[in-house]
Amino acid sequence: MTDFPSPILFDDARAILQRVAMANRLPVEQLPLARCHGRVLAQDIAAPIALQPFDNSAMDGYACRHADLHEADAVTLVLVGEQFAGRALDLQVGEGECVRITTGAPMPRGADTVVIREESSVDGNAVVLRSAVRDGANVRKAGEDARPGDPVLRAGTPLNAVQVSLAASLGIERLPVSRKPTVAVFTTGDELVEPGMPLQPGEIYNSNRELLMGLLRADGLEPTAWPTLPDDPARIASMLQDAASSFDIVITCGAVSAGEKDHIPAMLQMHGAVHFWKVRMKPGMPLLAGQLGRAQFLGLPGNPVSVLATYLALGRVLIDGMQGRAARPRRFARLDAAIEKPHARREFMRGTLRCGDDGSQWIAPNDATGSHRLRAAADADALLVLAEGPQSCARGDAVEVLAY
Ligand SMILES: Nc1nc2c(c(=O)[nH]1)N[C@H]1C(S)=C(S)[C@@H](COP(=O)(O)OP(=O)(O)OC[C@H]3O[C@@H](n4cnc5c(N)ncnc54)[C@H](O)[C@@H]3O)O[C@H]1N2
Ligand code: MOO
Repeated sequence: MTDFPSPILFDDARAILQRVAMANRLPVEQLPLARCHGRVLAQDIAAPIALQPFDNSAMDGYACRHADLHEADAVTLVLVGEQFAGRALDLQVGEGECVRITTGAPMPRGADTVVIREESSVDGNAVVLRSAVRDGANVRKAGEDARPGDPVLRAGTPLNAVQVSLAASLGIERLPVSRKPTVAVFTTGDELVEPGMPLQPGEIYNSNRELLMGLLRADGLEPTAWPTLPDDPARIASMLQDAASSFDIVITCGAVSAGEKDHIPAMLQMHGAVHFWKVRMKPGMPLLAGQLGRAQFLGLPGNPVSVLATYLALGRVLIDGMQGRAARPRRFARLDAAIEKPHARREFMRGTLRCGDDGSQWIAPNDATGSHRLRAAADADALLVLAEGPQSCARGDAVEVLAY
């Protein structure tokens, strides 16, 4: 590695991180459903039973034989029993008979149709059903939603509430999910002061810690913030190696560019391994990736918007990949204004999403391009991606967006 390596292509950086993630997949654990929300499913799941498990009524009413109903006229049937949701009573409906039934109750043998209660009147054991319904009306068939053996959940899915509840409906108690990576977060720089403390000339408040911690938490992780690293190579090396011995991922921000105090690339080269340093992206060009001890290492550039762009565009590739998460669906929006991009790097511009009258997504690009301009990023809600090479984008062109 030279002091000033030439940047690699964004797609190459992504491919390297995907490879590293695949080689460092986190172990799978069998967790009770209550702890599976947000976890990435590690194996395909097949339905162990049918959904619905048995034919049952979709409505409160009367289970009967469709053959006994008349298109035009009301019919009078004999009430022979009651079946509520719960244990099946093994009732039988014969010709001219019906059974009172509630929603979710198993269908009695012989019955194929349910007439809702609102379409009935009852006098003792005589039930008058007024409505002509189709054969099989208001009956939920066994296996309608899933048959035993059907693949119902795919490995790589970050489990949402609906998917976890589907597992519950199938009687599954635990799911195989990837362990979440533990992440140590470092900020670096002698100029940094924590909010609440007075600022001396030349100092700034540490904003990247809250930025990174928030981005990681929004992705379901429980990162640990370490004390800010001073611009001192020995302290940097010892604290980072310390963290690398007990965390899956170590993320720093700052001290990866070309200055005298940018000690992190040399530290990683000396004590670990560098996968790449510098990517053809704007902002975020000095991004560093490698391995330190047992930990995967990401050295994000210090400028706040560079932290945002490198995390959303590449940091997540490593974090998702180590959990075996399937690629996130890409999102696109139409540009609300024309953009001229003269330079060669892939650019991540700030923009604000809105929904057009026809329901299509639009993004208004923000003029602020400086990677120090955090306020412009806070005013926006997404990064929009402009491809490598000079680009002339017209209003209405579709661009990929990374919402935050
Ligand atoms: N000669 C060159 N200079 C620079 C280059 C270059 O290629 N050649 N790259 C520029 C680019 S692009 C970026 S991005 C920055 C990245 O620099 P570092 O990663 O070394 O970061 P620092 O110098 O430590 O900090 C940059 C900037 O960000 C502020 N910062 C840092 N940490 C925080 C924090 N936790 N909270 C808020 N702000 C933070 C820091 O004060 C600096 O202003 O390098 C360019 N220079
Ligand atoms: O890449 Mo730097 O991240 O442009 O500011």
